[in-house]
Amino acid sequence: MSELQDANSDKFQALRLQRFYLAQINYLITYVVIGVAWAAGQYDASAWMATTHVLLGILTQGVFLLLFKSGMNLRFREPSLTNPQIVVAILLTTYLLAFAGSLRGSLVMVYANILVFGIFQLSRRDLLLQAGLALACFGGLIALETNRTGSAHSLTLSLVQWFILACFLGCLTFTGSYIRELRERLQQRHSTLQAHQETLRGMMGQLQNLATTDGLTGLANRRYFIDETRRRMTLMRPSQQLGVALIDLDHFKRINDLYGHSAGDEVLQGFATLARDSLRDGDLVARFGGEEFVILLSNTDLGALHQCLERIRDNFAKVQFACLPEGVHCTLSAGLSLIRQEDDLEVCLNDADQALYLAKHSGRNRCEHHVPKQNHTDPA
Ligand SMILES: Nc1nc2c(ncn2[C@@H]2O[C@H](COP(=O)(O)OP(=O)(O)OP(=O)(O)O)[C@@H](O)[C@H]2O)c(=O)[nH]1
Repeated sequence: MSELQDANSDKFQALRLQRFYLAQINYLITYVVIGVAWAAGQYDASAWMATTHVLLGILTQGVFLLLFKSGMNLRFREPSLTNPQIVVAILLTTYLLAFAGSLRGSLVMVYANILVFGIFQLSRRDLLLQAGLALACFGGLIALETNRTGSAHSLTLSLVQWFILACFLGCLTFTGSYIRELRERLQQRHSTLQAHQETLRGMMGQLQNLATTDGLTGLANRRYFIDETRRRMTLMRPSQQLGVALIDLDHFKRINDLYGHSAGDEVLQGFATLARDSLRDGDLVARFGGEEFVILLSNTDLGALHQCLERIRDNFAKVQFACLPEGVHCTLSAGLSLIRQEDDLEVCLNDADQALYLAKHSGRNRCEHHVPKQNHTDPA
């Protein structure tokens, strides 16, 4: 069972216990009513009979509590045990009414109170069955009593009470099933909304992906690179440096012109794979546009940056692409620069671009780094 299912099961079990405790308040009130009726001389039996009623209540409710606490209720088709709880409550109420004497008329509505507990849980059929059980119990009580006393007057009164009870229980059953249907419809809507929300979340993710990824190579795009580099600059310590390398494939136009655009695409994808495989987890490679790429190395210095780019340049120059004739290789040029916490990213990228320009003009297939202005000598 998954964690989510476990959590749901715990949640529902807690709700069932909550409902059970709520029902116990009603039982408590009933015990008080029995006590008061007995004290007022309105209970038609001995104190022992009144006590048995309370004991029966405590005993049956103890069994239910045990079932809930041990989790044994989960083995039943209806783990809330609503039906058996209502049946027990109806039987105990009938037992109480049997000795309620002249208080019976006012206590008969306890049946309705019991059925209220089933409104959210029971189907219309079950509610009708429970209402039928209550009416049958009360009817049986009337029959027994009439048989015992033979009083026509009390029979008429009891039948009127039965009729009133039947009207209210019928009404309660239909109102209850209406409320239940409403609740089910709301739950359905809630589930549909949740499904829509999931779809939207997925679409948002896809959009985010589209907005930050280059479609051809699967690398991050320029926008993502700039945002991510800015984010990393805010996180770096003053002593740390980031290394940035602008990479441009050499004479790439010729590849397209001589071997076709799809061959060019394949070379771009090949470079992306090679670059990705050559970098560490914390490094970043992005397609800057066209046949231009950019690499960001975290926590580095010029020596390590140079070494990394030389390795990539060297490996790329050795790749034999399937789309190119045997012996035809591609090369790249790269311009390198370092980024410190206080630097302006635009300026650093411009420095790398100037170094790339230098690499192109020094013969291509090479890596050049930016030289700060005071030491800078124009290669031209
Ligand atoms: N196949 C393919 N070609 C592209 C893509 N994006 C840009 N290009 C091509 O890349 C070529 C870039 O050419 P140039 O900017 O002249 O540069 P180059 O030929 O690489 O020459 P240098 O950079 O000076 O070495 C152009 O022909 C573009 O059409 C792409 O997604 N796929």
